[in-house]
Amino acid sequence: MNDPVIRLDDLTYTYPDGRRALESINLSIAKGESVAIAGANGAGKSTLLMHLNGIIHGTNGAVKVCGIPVVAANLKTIRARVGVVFQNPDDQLFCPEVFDDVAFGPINMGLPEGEIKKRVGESLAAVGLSGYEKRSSHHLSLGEKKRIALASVLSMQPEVLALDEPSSNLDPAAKWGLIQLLKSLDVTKIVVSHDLELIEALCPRLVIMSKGKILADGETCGIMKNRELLVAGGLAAPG
Ligand SMILES: Nc1ncnc2c1ncn2[C@@H]1O[C@H](COP(=O)(O)OP(=O)(O)OP(=O)(O)O)[C@@H](O)[C@H]1O
Repeated sequence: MNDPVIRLDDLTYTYPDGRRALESINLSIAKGESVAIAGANGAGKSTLLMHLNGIIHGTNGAVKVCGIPVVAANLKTIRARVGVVFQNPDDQLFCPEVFDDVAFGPINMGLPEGEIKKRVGESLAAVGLSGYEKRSSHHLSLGEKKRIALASVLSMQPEVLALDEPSSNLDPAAKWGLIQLLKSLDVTKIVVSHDLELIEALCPRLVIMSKGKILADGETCGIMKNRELLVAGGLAAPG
């Protein structure tokens, strides 16, 4: 295994109201891996993702990206490397026009205007929404918004792409388009999903979380044969 791109050491997180969402998580992800994270509702998956680019910080333990600690002083560097696409695109899109949402990251990175325009065009093309630049982000369908949210992260050309439920609300054609797009990207991928088809098509490694802990971490094809783990991971109905 290469040096980890993502490393969580004994990570514990308790929300301000006292709810413990993560407990002693240890996880290493190597450059180029595509790793799915599954688990029943409330297992802690979104909380884990939010640690990867420092939206929240562990109560205990450490998170490192390419060996760099995810702490306040390093957030600019970390956020240029790790792009997180939230489950709800309304948490990500806040500009009047699509162009501004997709350009926001590159502008923050201080890129020249020509490069910003190029990246916006390429990112919209990658998600199949060329020509949407002047549309209002808030007057799009949910599936379109999800793809714009992905474009707004792709435009930063991150080394690590962390996606929370990327296929929810996509129609079958859009979902397979997304899978093909994600497969074509030469980045490390961490995908929170309950979608068996997406996980099998995209992620050779599967981590199952339960009640803030890692219950299983292994080859997707092996875990897919273990019904007990699939139920625990919210990937199969009990009974
Ligand atoms: N802002 C918050 N304040 C307090 N508790 C929270 C907060 N956000 C989440 N939690 C709690 O933390 C735990 C983990 O939540 P999280 O959203 O990480 O789960 P999840 O695995 O992503 O769930 P889902 O599949 O439903 O999206 C849950 O018990 C949840 O109720």
